[in-house]
Amino acid sequence: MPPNGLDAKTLFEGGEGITYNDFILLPGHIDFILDTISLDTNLTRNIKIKRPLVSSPMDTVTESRMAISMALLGGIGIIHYNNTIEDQAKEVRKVKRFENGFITDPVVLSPFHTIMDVDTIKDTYGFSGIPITEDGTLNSKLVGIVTKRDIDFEDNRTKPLSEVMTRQLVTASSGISLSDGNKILKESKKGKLPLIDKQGRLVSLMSRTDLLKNEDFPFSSKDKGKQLLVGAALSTREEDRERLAELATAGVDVVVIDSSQGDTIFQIDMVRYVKKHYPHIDVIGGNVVTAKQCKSLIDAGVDSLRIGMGSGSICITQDTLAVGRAQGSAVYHTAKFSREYANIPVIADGGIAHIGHIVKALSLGASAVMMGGLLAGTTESPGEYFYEGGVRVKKYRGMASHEAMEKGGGKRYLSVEDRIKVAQGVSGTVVDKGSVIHLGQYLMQSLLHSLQELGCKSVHDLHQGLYDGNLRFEMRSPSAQTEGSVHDLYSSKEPHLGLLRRVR
Ligand SMILES: NC(=O)C1=CN([C@@H]2O[C@H](COP(=O)(O)OP(=O)(O)OC[C@H]3O[C@@H](n4cnc5c(N)ncnc54)[C@H](O)[C@@H]3O)[C@@H](O)[C@H]2O)C=CC1
Ligand SMILES: O=c1[nH]c(=O)c2[nH+]cn([C@@H]3O[C@H](COP(=O)(O)O)[C@@H](O)[C@H]3O)c2[nH]1
Ligand SMILES: [K+]
Repeated sequence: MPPNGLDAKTLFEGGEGITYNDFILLPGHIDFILDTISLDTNLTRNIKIKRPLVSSPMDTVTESRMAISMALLGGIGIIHYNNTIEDQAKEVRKVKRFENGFITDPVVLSPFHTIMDVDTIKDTYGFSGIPITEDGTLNSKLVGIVTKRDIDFEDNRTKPLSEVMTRQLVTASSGISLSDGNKILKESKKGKLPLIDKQGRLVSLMSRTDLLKNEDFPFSSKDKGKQLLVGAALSTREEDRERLAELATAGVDVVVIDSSQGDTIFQIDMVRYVKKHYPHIDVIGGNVVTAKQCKSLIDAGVDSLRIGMGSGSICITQDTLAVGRAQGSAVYHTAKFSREYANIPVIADGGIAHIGHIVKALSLGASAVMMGGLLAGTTESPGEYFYEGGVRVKKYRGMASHEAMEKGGGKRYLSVEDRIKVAQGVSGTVVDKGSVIHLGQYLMQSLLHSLQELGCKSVHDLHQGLYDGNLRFEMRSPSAQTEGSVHDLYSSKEPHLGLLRRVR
């Protein structure tokens, strides 16, 4: 038989930097159906997840809403640290407290608030069914509820809520199951169902409008106590030991030590510190792109590695500092070394610009992919939508962009001597992609199809093929890349324009 492409060793060990677009995977033999494919993978030495998806610790990508969605999908979100310790811990807590179908941090008012306060909430959040507690906070005694019907025809908007709220309430006890709660909501025909503890204090809320949205998430990532998994980022500064303590108290499952160049004495010290004082929390070190860097961090005790330097969509590190590595080569070399040296998984971070890049990252040995730009611009990413040239967009920016550094109080890049800030990232916009739940499901369905085309039944199989030479690769000439994309049409509709970074 003539040679069927190249094995990875031949392709990647020739000394040239190779990126995802430079190569293509050759198809395998299919003798199984899509449903039998498993996407189970190791995020870290100890944490297994069912979908290889991770969202970047960036302030325009991951706060609690994104992290909740990522965990529901079967991946995990890493809460960024461009905020106060309290804010970051609060975001972690929101994920750990999340219960599908229950609103665990509802907006609450007191009887002394006025109708105007409800109007403001309606304008900001879009809802007006608000539980009223004695002192206007959660975990205080529930005394009423205000809904649209109570206030619609009131001319005097300064009236206190005590005069308009409904006091006859249908409630349920806080330990109730989702299906029982849904049943009560349907039967009572009410818009909201407050859940209270034995003392009558408000614990959470169910909403009728969520009834249809209460999807089942069979792959969701959970801890032993059945709470969603969540990660958080840390810097290598000494003062972040305090941050770590708060994150641990909030229940964080894994921390990412967030640096562009992970092989530093600062990071090694931090890894050792986390492992010594919080052995139950897994540590993802990085970023690294060479085997030598991996060795330093594995020797220090990391449970997983984050791979990528300068490959991110907003990164200018390679241009600015002339250091980094083409992402395909980075993933291949680090994954191979880490597996042989200590069986440590690696996460391919940055440069996932298209759906196909996910399978390419995994095919080079990554156990999961981390994404910033692809997930930015979804409903669940932080920030508001706005219009740019008639297109609905959200802001997306590098964590080392001038803008992000300023927001973070200049804690990075600004040692006492550092009077000049050198940005390593830019600030820009990405198009509205709708809900990350739908986007994530689409990405994962497409990954299942990819694996089937390759004849692989699991991520494990894919890695097996990579290292035993059964997985076959081929370089693509520039014209092969053109041929592989849409070409020579008078016009075309992008099926998923929203997935693209640039509107072409
Ligand atoms: N993946 C990538 O390609 C890149 C990512 N980024 C992102 O930008 C953000 C900032 O990254 P970095 O600039 O690497 O931040 P960093 O805080 O790790 O490093 C900034 C500077 O502070 C120094 N430093 C760190 N810890 C120290 C300590 N304990 N004592 C004294 N000096 C210390 C470092 O050596 C470096 O000069 C991160 O979110 C990172 O993920 C930035 C550039 C590239
Ligand atoms: O050179 C950089 N300057 C920055 O300001 C910056 N901010 C984030 N990152 C890294 O980029 C990853 C996200 O990349 P994508 O948008 O391609 O998914 C992220 O996960 C990070 O690894 C940065 N890199
Ligand atoms: K880049």
